Amino acid sequence: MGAADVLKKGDPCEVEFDRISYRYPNNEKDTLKELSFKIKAGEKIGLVGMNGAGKSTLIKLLCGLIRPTSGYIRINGVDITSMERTECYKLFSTVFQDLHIFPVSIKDNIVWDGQVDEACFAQCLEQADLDEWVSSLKEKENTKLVQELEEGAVNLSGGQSQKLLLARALYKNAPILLLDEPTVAESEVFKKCRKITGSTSAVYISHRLSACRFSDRILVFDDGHIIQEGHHDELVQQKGTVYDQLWQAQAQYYT
Ligand SMILES: Nc1ncnc2c1ncn2[C@@H]1O[C@H](COP(=O)(O)OP(=O)(O)OP(=O)(O)O)[C@@H](O)[C@H]1O
Repeated sequence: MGAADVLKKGDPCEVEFDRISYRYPNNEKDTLKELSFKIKAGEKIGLVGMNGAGKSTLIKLLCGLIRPTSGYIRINGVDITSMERTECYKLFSTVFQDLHIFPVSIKDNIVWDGQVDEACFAQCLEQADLDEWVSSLKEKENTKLVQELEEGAVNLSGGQSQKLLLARALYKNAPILLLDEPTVAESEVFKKCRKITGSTSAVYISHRLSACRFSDRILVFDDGHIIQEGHHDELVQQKGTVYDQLWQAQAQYYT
């Protein structure tokens, strides 16, 4: 079964977690416990919660990097374990915490295979807010990256690296976008994503609630369970809850 089989059933993608549990090898307890929820096609979901609650594990399961211990993950009704991993990856654009910047040109870092669609490439640079910086470079998009490995290359700041990964994800234009804790200019990146992803389904992980408040729905995680869900405006009304506590703790940064 391939990505095309999933997509022909209807693009964009709907995701279903059906009683998913996951235990890391050699761990004594499950990291995710009987987790069930759905993401509607085109819906933007924010995942928040304390450290170690299981958010990154959920994202890794969703894109097929790890397989559930029990339960089913379905995309447009298709169980993802019936798909080849490489096929599964075609369904996702990802911006993950562990940055992957390669010692090749800016363009080659963003465009991975096939002919370059120049118009699309220019648009992605602009959407990721990299266009002005790239224009200012002598070699423009042909500038090599990673100074330590390439003579004459440039190094990116943390924020620029994040934006480059965003541009790569946008260029790939897969039906599901996953962002795991973009650290820099975070809420800006999130806001942009919300505008530009259109019919793309998206899952964002963030420790900063200011970023997630633009999601259609927020899932609050605690110890492998979803303990609250709703839009930011509803969740902040629920006084004394985990979301409220996280919000209060961070509110000083937003006012
Ligand atoms: N490779 C691994 N092997 C064993 N245990 C792991 C592994 N990765 C994560 N865990 C454990 O699974 C639990 C959930 O981790 P996970 O990274 O999914 O949480 P998180 O909510 O994303 O945390 P954070 O907000 O700190 O990034 C933690 O207790 C962690 O120690």
